[in-house]
Amino acid sequence: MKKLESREDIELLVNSFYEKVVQDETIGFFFKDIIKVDWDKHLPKMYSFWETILFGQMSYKGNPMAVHFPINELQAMEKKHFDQWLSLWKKTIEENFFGESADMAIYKSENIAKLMSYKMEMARKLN
Ligand code: HEM
Repeated sequence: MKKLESREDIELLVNSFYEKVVQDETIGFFFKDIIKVDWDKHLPKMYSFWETILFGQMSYKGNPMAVHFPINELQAMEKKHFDQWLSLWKKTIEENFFGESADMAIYKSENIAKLMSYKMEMARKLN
């Protein structure tokens, strides 16, 4: 167990998280079947995303919400999927890290997932 405090820590966290995600029965198929994720591109984006959120590095320049709308059109992203995403994220953090940034990574993910879940549900209703 250590503090979450560097880009290297984030890389370990994100890599371990997606190892769980791809094997997961509830959400793995989004990343393997619905979208054939190019991991060489996706993983560095996620390192930067979390580095920006947690350490204010501003290395991520993108729109995380926008990316999920087309996925939601191919396969509804529902509350049960977000709950599972959050559960795996929390588990991966708690297995490896402690401290303020680790807590913040959980807190921020809960807020973003809640907003994302709501936006995806709204988008389905308006379609
Ligand atoms: C059920 C939940 C979720 C699923 C199935 C999902 C799935 C995906 C997929 C398939 C991609 C695209 C990868 C690609 O095009 O190569 C992606 C990108 C991304 N996701 Fe998610 N996601 C979920 C929840 C979240 C949450 C809660 C967050 C933030 C806390 C998040 C942050 C991102 C970011 C930052 C990107 C990259 C955006 C970019 O290209 O700039 N996702 N997600």
